[in-house]
Amino acid sequence: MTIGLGTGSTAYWTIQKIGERVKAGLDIRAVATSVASETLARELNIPIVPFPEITHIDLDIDGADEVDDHLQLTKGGGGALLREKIIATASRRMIVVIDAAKKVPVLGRFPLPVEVVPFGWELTFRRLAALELNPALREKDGQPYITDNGNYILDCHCGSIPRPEALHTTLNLIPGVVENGLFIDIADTVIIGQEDGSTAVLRRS
Ligand SMILES: O=C(CO)[C@H](O)[C@H](O)COP(=O)(O)O
Repeated sequence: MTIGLGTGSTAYWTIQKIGERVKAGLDIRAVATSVASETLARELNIPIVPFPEITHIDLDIDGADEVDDHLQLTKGGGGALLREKIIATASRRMIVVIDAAKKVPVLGRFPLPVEVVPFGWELTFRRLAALELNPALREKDGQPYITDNGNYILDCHCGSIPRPEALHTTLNLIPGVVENGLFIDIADTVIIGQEDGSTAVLRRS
């Protein structure tokens, strides 16, 4: 199988486990959704397949920042939303692993990350502000946070998102927006780790 490796502190443990199984003889190849995950995979001797050789991706396993009742997701807290969405939408199946605190009836408690090109980002910022999305430029060490793709992230404190499909379309029609963190109709299965150590599984119907 060809496996998509997610990004973040939850995906970290998935990659560790896959590394253990590769060491024990599991025959898979992988594609990573961030520089950090690719570096980790290489350290664990998980074979990384170059893009020209990929004909299909069987399964993508990733975390999320929020999951709603319809299995729509907010992602990008770790800044990897663009690569994550490229890999997730190219995969036959996506499994999302979260802890119970991330399961919400309606998205919007977690700020929605929007990746934008640095050129004229202030204009893009104003477009988002005009939509009352309350954007904030993500920073690291007092400088704009730079994604693996050389872009900026505007975290939108927009509150409840009752119609994520509509917001997703609105955002991606704005010039300067590269991608947003709403993953619509992409996740097939969500595995929820509960406080008592058990898991609950949600499946797209
Ligand atoms: O979208 C992501 C990175 O861009 C992550 O999947 C999301 O932020 C969850 O991360 P964590 O497992 O560390 O809570």
